[in-house]
Amino acid sequence: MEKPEKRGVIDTWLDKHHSLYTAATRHDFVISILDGSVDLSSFKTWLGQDYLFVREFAPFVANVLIRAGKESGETSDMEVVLGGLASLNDEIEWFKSEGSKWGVDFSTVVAQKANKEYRRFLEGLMSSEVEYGVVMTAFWAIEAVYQESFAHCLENGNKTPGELTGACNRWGNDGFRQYCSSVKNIAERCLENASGEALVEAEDVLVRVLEHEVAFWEMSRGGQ
Ligand SMILES: Cc1ncc(CNC=O)c(N)n1
Repeated sequence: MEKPEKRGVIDTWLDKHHSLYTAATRHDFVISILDGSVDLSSFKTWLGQDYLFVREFAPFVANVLIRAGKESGETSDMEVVLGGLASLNDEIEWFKSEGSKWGVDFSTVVAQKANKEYRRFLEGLMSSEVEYGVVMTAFWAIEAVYQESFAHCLENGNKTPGELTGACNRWGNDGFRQYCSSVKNIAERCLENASGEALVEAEDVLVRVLEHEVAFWEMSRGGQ
């Protein structure tokens, strides 16, 4: 349960887009992990596709780091983002060991449509035209969907298969939850005094992140 914080504009958007947020954070694929019915070929598809995604996400986070360093009045912004970037280094290593554990040869994995479209979206967010507060909102949403999804698989009464708890722990652990909360606070702070136009843009990217995450889970469930 999130600690009760001062409700910001992001919380009002999550209420407004509740069904989409639920579709992203309680997707059938995630529920299938939680109830132990997950189809291993779907899990392997997700593993390979997410490995490719994270390799594209890292440069995006590097861009967020640059923006935080240059544009934020708060020195801690850069440090929060740097923490996230550092964890991606361990994350890529984790994917490689998990890939060999499941016999997934990443060198043969090709990005599927939903992955390519998500990458193109990330590339668009790396343009200097996109306001810092808008970028931080997208960054938070991307991280928060995984945090909410995988933390759910670790809740009491879960039937998550033992060999998948490592994946769930990666994003479901309390440290990642606190990191996501820090990123959310940065985004909310930026949005507090954002222009009307920036607010419209930030809400739009939030919705689009959620749509890309749903499509990403759908792609994974397709199996192969
Ligand atoms: C598709 C997708 N969305 C969010 C994340 C979480 N961020 C970094 O790991 C992820 N790994 N993959």
